[in-house]
Amino acid sequence: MSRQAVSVVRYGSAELLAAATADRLLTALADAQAARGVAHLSLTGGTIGGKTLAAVAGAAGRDAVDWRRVHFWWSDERFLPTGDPERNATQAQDALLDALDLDVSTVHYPPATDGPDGDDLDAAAARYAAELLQFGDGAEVPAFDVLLLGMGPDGHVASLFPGHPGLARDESSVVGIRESPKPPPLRVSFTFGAIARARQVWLVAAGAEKAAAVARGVAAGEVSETPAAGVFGTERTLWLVDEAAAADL
Ligand SMILES: O=C(O)[C@H](O)[C@@H](O)[C@H](O)[C@H](O)COP(=O)(O)O
Repeated sequence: MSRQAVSVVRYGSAELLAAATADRLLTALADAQAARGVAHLSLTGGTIGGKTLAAVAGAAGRDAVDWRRVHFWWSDERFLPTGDPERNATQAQDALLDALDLDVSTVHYPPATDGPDGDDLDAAAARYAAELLQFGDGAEVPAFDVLLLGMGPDGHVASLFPGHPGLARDESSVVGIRESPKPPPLRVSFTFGAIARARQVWLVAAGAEKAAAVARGVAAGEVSETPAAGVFGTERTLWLVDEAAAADL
């Protein structure tokens, strides 16, 4: 994790933020495919993350990306049965993935409670880590071209919550989270180490309730208090925010 400079880009509303992030994402994925053939994209849950995916689905430039050569990952997932409407993967499918021509082998769904490990959260987290390792080109996880992160009002990203024991679990790329303060209580999450492999990390936040955490995150405050302050890409770290979320900057 390096304390490099971050950039902040502001938009007039949450809708503009989602539309602009969608366009930015299409460009980044097309550029990655031009440079390296395939692109690795890590998705996020959350409101603005979902709006961004819906904006991608409706974007004019959608076909600039060869979706069969995009590897989809999730930086966190709620540990629930496949297809549960609360799962981030289900929400991504409804907002975007169902509308795309995809190669299912490149959609790396996070573990679900009806998977091979059943409700064994730690085994499920280890299984996702093993899948990431397969695509890591010698590292634990791929160098994600874009890793999207929503942020909670408390400054959490993925399922890394302030003051939570999961924060310190950096021995693997994926950690099982128990007693999440945001429901549901069981989750799997990338660790800071996994996130730090991304070329570009984009933190996307909208709404006045996020303003204080945005300010602490941009100022690279204490990570145990504001986990968003501890995520950086190797090439770029961008905060994409609406005016309400930027109010305390
Ligand atoms: O599973 C989840 O809930 C998340 O992945 C979480 O990290 C989310 O992105 C933030 O809580 C922001 O969510 P909102 O945009 O809905 O506030």
